[in-house]
Amino acid sequence: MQIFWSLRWFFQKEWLAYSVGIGILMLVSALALLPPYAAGRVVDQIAEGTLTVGDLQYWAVLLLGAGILMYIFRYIWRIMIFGAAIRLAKLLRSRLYEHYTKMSASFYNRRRTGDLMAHSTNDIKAVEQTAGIGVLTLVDSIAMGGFVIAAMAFTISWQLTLLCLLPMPLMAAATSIYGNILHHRFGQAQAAFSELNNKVQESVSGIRVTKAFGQEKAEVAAFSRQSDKVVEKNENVARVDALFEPTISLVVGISYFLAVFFGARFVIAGDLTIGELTSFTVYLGMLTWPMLAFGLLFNIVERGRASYGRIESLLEEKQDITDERAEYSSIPTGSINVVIESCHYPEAEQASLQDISFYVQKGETIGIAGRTGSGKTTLLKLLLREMEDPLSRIEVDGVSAASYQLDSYRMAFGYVPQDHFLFSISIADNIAFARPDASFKEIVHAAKTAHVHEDIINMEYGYDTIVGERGVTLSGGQKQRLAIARALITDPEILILDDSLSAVDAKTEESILSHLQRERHNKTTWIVSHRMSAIKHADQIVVLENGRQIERGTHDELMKDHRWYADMYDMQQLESLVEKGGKDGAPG
Ligand SMILES: Nc1ncnc2c1ncn2[C@@H]1O[C@H](COP(=O)(O)OP(=O)(O)OP(=O)(O)O)[C@@H](O)[C@H]1O
Repeated sequence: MQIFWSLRWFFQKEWLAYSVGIGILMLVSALALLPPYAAGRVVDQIAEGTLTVGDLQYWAVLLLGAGILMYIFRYIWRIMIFGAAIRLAKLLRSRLYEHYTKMSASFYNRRRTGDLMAHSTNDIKAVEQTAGIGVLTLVDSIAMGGFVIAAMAFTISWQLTLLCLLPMPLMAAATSIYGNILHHRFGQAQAAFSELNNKVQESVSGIRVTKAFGQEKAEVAAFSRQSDKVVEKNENVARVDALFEPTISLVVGISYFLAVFFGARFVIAGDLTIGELTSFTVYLGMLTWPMLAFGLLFNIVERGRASYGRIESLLEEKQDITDERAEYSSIPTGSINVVIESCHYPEAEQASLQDISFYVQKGETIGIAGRTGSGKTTLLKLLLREMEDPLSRIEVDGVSAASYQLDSYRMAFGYVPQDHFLFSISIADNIAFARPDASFKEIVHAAKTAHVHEDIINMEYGYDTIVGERGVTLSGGQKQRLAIARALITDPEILILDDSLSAVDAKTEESILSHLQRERHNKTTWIVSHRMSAIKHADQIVVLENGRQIERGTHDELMKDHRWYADMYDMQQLESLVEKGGKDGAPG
C-alpha cells in the first residue's frame, strides 16, 4: 500500500474528486445492504403469514428507489475516480516528456529508446490503474466488506458472523504470498516488454541494413524469441493472478458451508429466524466482491509500485547541464573564445580533446578539419553545451557559455547535425520546425539558400509533401539540404554545419557555401568537414588530430605549411580531377 503514500501529492491535488468519489462509493456500498435486508424481512413475513400487498408495494418502491440512486451514484464515482486517474496519467506523461526534452546526449546514450517508450506507456498505465481501479478496490474491499460484516454481525448474529469469518486469515495469508510472487514476476514481465520495445525500435530503424545483409529471417527469429519471452513472463504473471479468484471462491464456499451448517442449527434453536438466515447468506454472497477486490488490489498495487518506482527513478535523474550558473537571459551574438585544457567523456579514461585554443570573431567563418575520431564532434558538443568539462572554457561575447540561460544560449545556434532527422510532417513544416510562425516566403527563401527549392517544387505535392519517418522518401543529399534550410530559417547568430554537405556534389556544395557567404556576411558560421573544399574559403581553419589542435590558419597559410591539411587538400583535388577526367562528374 506504500504506493498510495507515494501518490499522496496527487490525492492532495485532486482531493475534491477523490473525496466526492470515495464518499459516493461508500454510499453505494451502504445502499447495497438494503436488498438482502428486504429479502429477509419478506421471507419472515411470509413464514409468519403477515405479508400484505401493501408491504410488498412498500419494499418494491424502496428497492426501486435504491436501485435508481445506485445507478446514478455509480456513474458519478466512476467519473470522479477514474477521471482523476486519467489526469494523473496525463500529468506523469507530460512530466516524463518534459524531462526527456531536458536530458542531454549522455542520458540517451545510457538509456535505450525502447525502455523510455515502455516507461511512457505501460508504466504510466499501471500507475493510472492504481489511482483508479486501485482506489476503487481499496475502498470497496474496506467499506463494502466492512458494511456487510457489520450488517451480518449487528443486525443478525455476531456468533454466526465470527464462525463464517474463520477462513478469512487463510485468504489474507494466501493473497499476501501471491502478492509477493506477483511483484517479482511483474517486474520480469515489464523488463521483457521493454526489451521487446527496444527490439521493435531497432528493427524498424535498421530495416534497410537488415534487408541489405539479407538478415530478415534471423531478425524475425530474434523478434519471435523476444516475443515468446514476453508471453512466457506474462503467463507467469497470469498463473499467479489466476490463483486469486479460486482461492477467494474457496474461502467464500467454506464460509457458505459454515453459514448453512451453523445457521440452520441457530434457526432450529430459535436464535435466528428463517428470514435472518436468508439475509445472512445473501450478505455472505456479497462478501465475494470485496474479497475479490482485495485480491485485485494486491495485483494492481504491486504493478503500480513497480511502475511508479521506475518512473520516479527516471524523473530523479539529474540533468547534466543546468542553468545553475546562469546570469544572462540574452541571446549571445558574436565572438567565441575556445580554451580547452582537456575534455573527458564521463566514462572515458582518455581525454577526447586537449590543448586547444582559438578565437572566432563575430561574422567569421571557421572550418574544422581532422580525421574521424579526432574530436570535431566533441568540440561542437562543448560549444552547444551538450556536455561540460571544468577544464574546458568556451566564452561567448567575453563571458563563459555557462553564464547564459540554456534556452537563450541555444537560440543563438542553428545546428545541422551529421545525422539529420526529419519529422513525419510536410517539407514546409520541417523547414519551419524551429520557427513555426515563418511565412511561406521565408521558408522558400531558406530552401533556395540551401539549394533544395528546385527539388521540392519538382515533387508532386511540393512543399506540402509529407516526409516519411527519417525522411525515407528523400535522397541523402535532399535530406541534408532540408536540414540546412531548417537551420537557416531562424537566421541564427551562429550556424554550425557538422559535416552537413557530405552527400551533395561539389558544385552544389560550392553554390550553397556562396549563398551562405552572401546571406550571412555578418554572422558566424562553423563548418566541420571531411572535404577540404568545404572549408577552403573559411577565415580560419583549425585542424585536429587525436584531440589536439595541430594546425591553425587560413587556407593559404596551411597550404604553405605542407602538413596534414595541405596533403589532404592536394589528395582530394587529385581525386576530383581523376573523377572529372573519367566522367566529367564531381567528387564526393
Ligand atoms: N559518448 C562518448 N563516450 C566516450 N568517448 C567518446 C564518446 N563520443 C566520442 N568519444 C571519443 O572521443 C573521441 C573524439 O570523437 P568525436 O566524435 O568527437 O570525433 P570526430 O572527429 O567528430 O569523428 P567523426 O569525424 O568520425 O565524426 C574519439 O576517440 C571517440 O572515441
